[in-house]
Amino acid sequence: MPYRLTVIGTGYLGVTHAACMADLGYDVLALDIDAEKIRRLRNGELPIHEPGLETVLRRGLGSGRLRFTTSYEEVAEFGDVHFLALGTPQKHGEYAADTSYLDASIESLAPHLTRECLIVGKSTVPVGTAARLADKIARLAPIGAQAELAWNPEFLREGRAVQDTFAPDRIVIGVRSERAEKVLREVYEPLGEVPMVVTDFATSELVKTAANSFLATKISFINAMAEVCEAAHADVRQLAEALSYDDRIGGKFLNAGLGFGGGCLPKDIRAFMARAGELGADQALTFLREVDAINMRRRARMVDLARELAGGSFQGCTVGVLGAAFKPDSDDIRDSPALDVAVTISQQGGRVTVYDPIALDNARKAHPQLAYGESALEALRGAHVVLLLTEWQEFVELDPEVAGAAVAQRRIVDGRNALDASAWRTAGWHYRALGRP
Ligand SMILES: NC(=O)c1ccc[n+]([C@@H]2O[C@H](COP(=O)([O-])OP(=O)(O)OC[C@H]3O[C@@H](n4cnc5c(N)ncnc54)[C@H](O)[C@@H]3O)[C@@H](O)[C@H]2O)c1
Ligand SMILES: O=c1ccn([C@@H]2O[C@H](COP(=O)(O)OP(=O)(O)O[C@H]3O[C@H](CO)[C@@H](O)[C@H](O)[C@H]3O)[C@@H](O)[C@H]2O)c(=O)[nH]1
Repeated sequence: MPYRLTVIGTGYLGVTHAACMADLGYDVLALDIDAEKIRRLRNGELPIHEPGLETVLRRGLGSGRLRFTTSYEEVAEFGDVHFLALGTPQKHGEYAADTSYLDASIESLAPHLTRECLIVGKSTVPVGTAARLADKIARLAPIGAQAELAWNPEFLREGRAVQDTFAPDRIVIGVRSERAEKVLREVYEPLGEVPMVVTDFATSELVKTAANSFLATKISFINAMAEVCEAAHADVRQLAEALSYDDRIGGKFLNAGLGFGGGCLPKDIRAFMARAGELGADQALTFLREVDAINMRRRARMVDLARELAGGSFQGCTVGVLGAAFKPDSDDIRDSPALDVAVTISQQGGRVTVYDPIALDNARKAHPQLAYGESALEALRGAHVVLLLTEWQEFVELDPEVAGAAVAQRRIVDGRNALDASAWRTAGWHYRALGRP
């Protein structure tokens, strides 16, 4: 392989990228400042849940192509191409993204660079960040290092991160030189035929926030329809199905329910609005305020429906919550709609017991005040109301009779429109869902 790669930041994105690149045949050195994370990764232990990734990680470690470190000196010395996979979370109390982790990584890396290399940002950033970081690299890298920056936003989805890395829909690269384009084309060559858009820094940064804004808008569109369906006694699931047959609309991202959460869509649309404001283009994105508001209203509506089924108050009511992760097949609880609802109900006096097949440990750490069950049936035991908030397959396959034997009252709100309503009603459950009669 022509290049030695490094990946800086081994969170959800970085560890996936590092392990998959090693699987493609590259020698990869991945770095994190979290020494405990690096210790676990060296032992072949994945600190996150991501289907198929642990196998790829272990294959990389076994082949000797994948290594982990906490040393920036080692990374600077080793790599021809350095990928940046640092977090860009929402700033506390603001809409804007916190890009300081990227700055810190450049400050740690650049002074140690000694030879020609390409630094490739993969994080999701406010437009203008790449240009700013390129200046920073020019200031901090020793003369002769010939360190250049490129931007290469990542589009993988959690729960499908490995497939998305090996078979992306497209690759977008923002570059300032033919050399940078050539290097990145070669790096991604083992992926085979993938559409590649080669552009400038600003456009590459904007593609990413535009894509997430579009996805968020699509979800909020169908959830706005769900609100109208509720008022008109119509069925949003059938409405979405009918829309989906139109090729121009398509059926993906039209699942109405509790709305979007996670470490990406909510913070990315807010950061996009904040950045547009700084650029004097805030009017262009005022619709995203509505997208955000519709999304957050779904959580409030879920709590209202649960209270209605509880008889008007949560006092003395036991609520069984199925799901803690922001989506199935992930342990990620960042801005999880499920936990948001569980916490609100608990604050309003409900006795809440949560179960999730994978995200339980993360949920426990973040919300020790809630009770947790070790199985779905344990979370349902004695419940007056059951809430399905993350559509894990295990919950979709729950037998309504078996679940019915565990609860105090057969009442359920399907927050993800994932259950077979007629099967649950036949089993004597009072079944309600968001956006359906
Ligand atoms: N999670 C996803 O599915 C996904 C997909 C596409 C894009 N993104 C974007 O990728 C970026 C990373 O997201 P994530 O979910 O992987 O975040 P994360 O919080 O899971 O990972 C960030 C990692 O960086 C490490 N770190 C912090 N400061 C560091 C430093 N100075 N040097 C080295 N490591 C440091 C942290 O310890 C952590 O392991 C974000 O911009 C996000 O928006 C994420
Ligand atoms: O029809 C749908 C589809 C999704 N969701 C919810 O939307 C959220 C986000 O889901 P998804 O987009 O599948 O997960 P992420 O892993 O957050 O991926 C998004 O964010 C990543 C980080 O930027 C991008 O790389 C991906 O392309 C983009 O899909 C979750 O809470 C889902 O439950 C719905 O409510 N209805």
